[in-house]
Amino acid sequence: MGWGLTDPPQEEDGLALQEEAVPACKIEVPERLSVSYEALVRTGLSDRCVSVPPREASDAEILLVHSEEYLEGVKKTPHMTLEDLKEFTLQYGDVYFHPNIYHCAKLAAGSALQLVDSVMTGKVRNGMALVRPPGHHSMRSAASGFCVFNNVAIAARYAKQKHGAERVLIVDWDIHHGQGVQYCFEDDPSVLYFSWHRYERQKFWPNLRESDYDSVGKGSGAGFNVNVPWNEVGMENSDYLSVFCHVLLPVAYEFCPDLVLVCAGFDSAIGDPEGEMCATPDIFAHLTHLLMNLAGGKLCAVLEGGYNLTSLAQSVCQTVQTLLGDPLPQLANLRSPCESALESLQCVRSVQRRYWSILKHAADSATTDVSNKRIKLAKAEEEKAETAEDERSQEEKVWPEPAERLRPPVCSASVLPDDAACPDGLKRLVSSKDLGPLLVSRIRNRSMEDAGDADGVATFSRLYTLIEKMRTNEIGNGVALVPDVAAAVECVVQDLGSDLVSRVLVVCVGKEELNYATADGKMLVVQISGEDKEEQKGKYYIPVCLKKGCGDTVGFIQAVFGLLLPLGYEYDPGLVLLVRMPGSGVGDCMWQQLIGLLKGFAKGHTLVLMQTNDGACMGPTASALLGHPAPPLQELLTPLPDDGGALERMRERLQADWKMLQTTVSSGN
Ligand SMILES: CC(O)(O)CCCCCNCCCN
Ligand SMILES: [Zn+2]
Repeated sequence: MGWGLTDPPQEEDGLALQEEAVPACKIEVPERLSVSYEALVRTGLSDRCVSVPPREASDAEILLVHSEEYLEGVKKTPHMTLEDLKEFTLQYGDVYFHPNIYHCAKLAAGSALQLVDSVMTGKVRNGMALVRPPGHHSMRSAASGFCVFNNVAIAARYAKQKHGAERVLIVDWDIHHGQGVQYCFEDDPSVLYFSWHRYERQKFWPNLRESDYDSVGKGSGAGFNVNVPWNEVGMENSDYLSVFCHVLLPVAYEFCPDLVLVCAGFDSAIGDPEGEMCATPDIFAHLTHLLMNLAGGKLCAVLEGGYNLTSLAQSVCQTVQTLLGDPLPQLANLRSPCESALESLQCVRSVQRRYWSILKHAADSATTDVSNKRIKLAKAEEEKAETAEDERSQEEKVWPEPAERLRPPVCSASVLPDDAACPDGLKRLVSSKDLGPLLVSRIRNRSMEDAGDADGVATFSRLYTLIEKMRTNEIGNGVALVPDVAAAVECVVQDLGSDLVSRVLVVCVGKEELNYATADGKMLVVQISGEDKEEQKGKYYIPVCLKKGCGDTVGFIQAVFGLLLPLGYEYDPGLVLLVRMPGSGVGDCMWQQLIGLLKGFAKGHTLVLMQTNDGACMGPTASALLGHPAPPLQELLTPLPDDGGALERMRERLQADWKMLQTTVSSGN
């Protein structure tokens, strides 16, 4: 984790700054870095990081993005008189030049490059650069919005030129549109730029028409620019997660980047005076996590904005803690995405679907009358908002301190037949909690023939112990090899799981009759297989059929992001049971990606059940459970048209019950 603390201006700089002479920025202040870094120190997170030394970017590196004349101009600022400095500053928008900012801006850009070097050479897996001034607004020949050099744009070009990265994904979760990044790569198909931003139908800074969702890139870059405008303030965790699941992640997986750069601005968090959003700091734990299985885990987060010192420090800690692999916080009571977010979601998906096969079946854009009605509504809102505005600015936002995220003493455990080898890193569970006669008799009564004998019961008692130890967070996750996986599932969810956890998310890969009642909501079963199950067994049993079978990577990814993850976030389980049916046909890479992504639920408490004769994939399973990044999926092939359509139709049918599945404005209102 690289950080470039830049010193505040001192008297001895030879230029006593009379406050009244030079306007100073009130929100982009040095304390942003010091409170963030102090929080990392206080929480012990900085000790767990490798510290990457900052450095100044060279001229050549700055010229990867900026013009000579711009760089020459900025170079002169340290020696300018106050008058010249003011004049130089006034030619740009919302930026403050200080004699020391050229030095700071070179440190910010150079630190980002140091982080890219460390990640691309494998010295570290991922990291975060705590830098200022920020970068994503600065353009080839202009400073803008507190930004002088475009740190992340330079980092992307540098990663390609020096480290041979072919495709770079830039995710900009700052609440402002990084127009500088968009302009830099809008005709470049090797850099995919995704940005959400407060827009309010162009009423919010930088008030650009090209920040809207229909700016998709130009020429060969068409489709490689994805803008998600927020037309209202107050967006929450569910709005952010919906956009990740239904827009960014499917596209990012199809793009298959070699490196992920994050314009990590935290003014999109609650409490920020610029963003005025309501997403809580722990959302960044999940946004980071959802990106960490891309590019083999190579992720560089570079600080952009974030002006509420409390939510900034908390959000930085949430991000770094996820980069370190700690369990994720449970995101409780997610609501439905709001109407405005759904309208943006629908518009983005409808323009992007012609460029991304994974979005091919996205619904059409909001029909004109719907969007016209919404604009009328928005105008009405505006009148109301004027008054609300001053009320809102008075009310101080409050939010709970993010919950502790404790790393369990044992990361991963295994329950194996005695003759099976235990993969490195996994702790074999041998001690088995005495199940007591009642449970033993219930297990013996299972339809399974071999549960009756000793080792059948022994296996289940170890399973019980494993679930118990996950519940108490002594163990993070685990894998069990059992003789009959279908019976084991039944036993776990009926006998063992039910009294240990309140809600169990059962993810079943492969065909098998899973016949148990799921009506009461204590269990949500999502089964992904090649079997076409026409009947729908109610809200809590969701069979997803992939016509080409589970080996169809695109179909599988669509099912994971379009259905499984949104459902999982809404259901908020206490335990995830991932079942690999024999002969499922799912590929090892996809399997590892699935395990990695499912860690977002239940504080990472995932129990994998596999059939003893399926032990071949024990290696990839163990690797994913231990937190090693999943290898990138091969280039995603274009899906057979019917799969996507079927999934979209299923989503539409289910969204009445499951709000997080929505991607369109409800035509009703
Ligand atoms: C890195 C960053 O995106 O957070 C910078 C935001 C700059 C905001 C400028 N506000 C201008 C208000 C004009 N009336
Ligand atoms: Zn910002």
